[in-house]
Amino acid sequence: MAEPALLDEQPDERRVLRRAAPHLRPHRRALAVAVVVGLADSAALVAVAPLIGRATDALLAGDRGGLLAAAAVLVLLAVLQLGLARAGELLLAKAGENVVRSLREKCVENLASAPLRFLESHRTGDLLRRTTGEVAALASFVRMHLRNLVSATATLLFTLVVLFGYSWQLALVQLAVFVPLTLLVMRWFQRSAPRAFGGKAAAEATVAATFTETLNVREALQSARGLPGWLRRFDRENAAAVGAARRAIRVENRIDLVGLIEGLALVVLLLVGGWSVSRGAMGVGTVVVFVLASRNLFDSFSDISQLVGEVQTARTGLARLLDLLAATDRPADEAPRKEGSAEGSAEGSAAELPLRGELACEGLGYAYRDGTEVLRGVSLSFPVGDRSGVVGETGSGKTTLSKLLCGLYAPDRGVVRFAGVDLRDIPEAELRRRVVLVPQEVRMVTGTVAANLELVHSAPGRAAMERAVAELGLEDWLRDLGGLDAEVGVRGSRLSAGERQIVGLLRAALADPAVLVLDEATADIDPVTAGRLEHALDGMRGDRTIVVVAHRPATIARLPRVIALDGGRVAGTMANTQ
Ligand SMILES: Nc1ncnc2c1ncn2[C@@H]1O[C@H](COP(=O)(O)OP(=O)(O)OP(=O)(O)O)[C@@H](O)[C@H]1O
Repeated sequence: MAEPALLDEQPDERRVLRRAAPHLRPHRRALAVAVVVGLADSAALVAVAPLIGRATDALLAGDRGGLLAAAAVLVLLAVLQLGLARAGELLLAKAGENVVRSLREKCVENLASAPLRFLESHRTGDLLRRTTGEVAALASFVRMHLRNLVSATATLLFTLVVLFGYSWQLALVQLAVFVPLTLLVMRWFQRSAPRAFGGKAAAEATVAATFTETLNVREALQSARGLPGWLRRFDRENAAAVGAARRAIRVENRIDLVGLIEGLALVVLLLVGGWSVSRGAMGVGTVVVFVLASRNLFDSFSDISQLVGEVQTARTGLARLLDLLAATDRPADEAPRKEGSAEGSAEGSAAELPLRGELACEGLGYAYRDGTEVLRGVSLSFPVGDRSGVVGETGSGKTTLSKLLCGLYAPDRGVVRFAGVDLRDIPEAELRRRVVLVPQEVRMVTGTVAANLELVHSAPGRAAMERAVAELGLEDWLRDLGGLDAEVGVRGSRLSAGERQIVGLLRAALADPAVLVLDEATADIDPVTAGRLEHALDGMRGDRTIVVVAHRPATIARLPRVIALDGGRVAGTMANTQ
């Protein structure tokens, strides 16, 4: 099966930062500056404890000069730290926001050019959630927590250096109480975190997907009274999402135990420190430094542990985003679109591809994910200027064939060629200038007719649009509609299925392809619109090859050649003599 890779509901979160590295590279300088400022801020904060220790010793020794000097440096340090903290926060937020912004742009870019089969294989809501929800979670992490994480980690490390510098014995005693117990708690958290947080994100994506589909099938739900059943499904999924969120909170709460361990470590410090001072083995200043620095140590540890949940959410979001980017990443647009085998390799090359040429397929075989072949050994050729219809019972493979002929799906077996070149060897942009599909259901954006015609690769101006309307004899239709600036409603809801196909035909005329494949709308089209569509097709230039997946007898009767499909095979080709 030439099926695209599917997204993972709970993608692997290991080495997620390393995998994100290519996306961070363009921002590495800004990130590095922000981190360096953050480190300086933490160093200034950590230096406060030794200074107060020194001031305490000076006070006890009656050294006025030493006390004043320490106080002056403390004031300077406080001002410096304030400035550094503010600058670090701004710089890191800016650099982080830029990373998130470029990730968001890449997602949209990748999804817009993702293979059709990839998009068809995923629920819209899931894709939406990854590109909006996960990106928003990342952005809020960057805005609110990234700076805390950096400064808490740096404070923790610098404090350890200070503690060991003053008394490695006391530092070891303290760490012996604090570290093993804290690590045990962290391990307990980590053991369940990826599953709990990944499960939460996946459950939320399912709710988002079902919600999107609720809007898509609104008519069916309202008119066919399917709403109660659908709502029950929604309730089930909603309950599962709430359950998953509760599990994630329970796992996150495990981190609170660190607070207890901190208290215990402080008690041990005071007992051992007091005992050392009473024996004269340690100055009071050193105990003061230890008590203050320990506060830094615990505070930063508690900050980090509070952030563990946020880090985990961001990590899950990043993994899901990278999964999407990896699945939709394609080589540069200019590179050949080769997917799968090079069977039937091209005799020509894309570089010298003519604008007009024969479209032909040979021995086409295709199966969807369930593995049942829906096309078997289909060989057909459509010479320049040919006008053919493809007919067959529902499910005989007509739509699938039309997508293969346009290179939207890659065949499992056989080959489709344009002017002798395998479609898989033709760069996407080049292929779209030559072969275009007008699907059964033409997708539209909310806005005007012109906004919908602008979606064409060549970004046509109004004059080109008006020429295309005239070429297809659609002036009356457009005038009745209200002209190029007529609003088409939300995603084209004000137009009938047939009228949306007219817009599809206009887009095709503007793209000016050599081959146009029209998958005729099966929805009931009123005779006037049907007539307009047929007239518009007739208006297409004579050297353009037109293949129509035909459902209406009137269309079939107008086409000189009709190809019949049956069970995924070509059952016969008939010439129309009328
Ligand atoms: N996305 C898909 N995933 C799995 N199976 C599919 C998919 N699309 C189509 N099929 C199956 O492939 C077969 C051929 O479908 P296709 O839409 O090509 O037929 P068709 O002749 O165009 O039908 P119709 O006239 O109803 O449009 C059918 O059995 C259909 O169920």
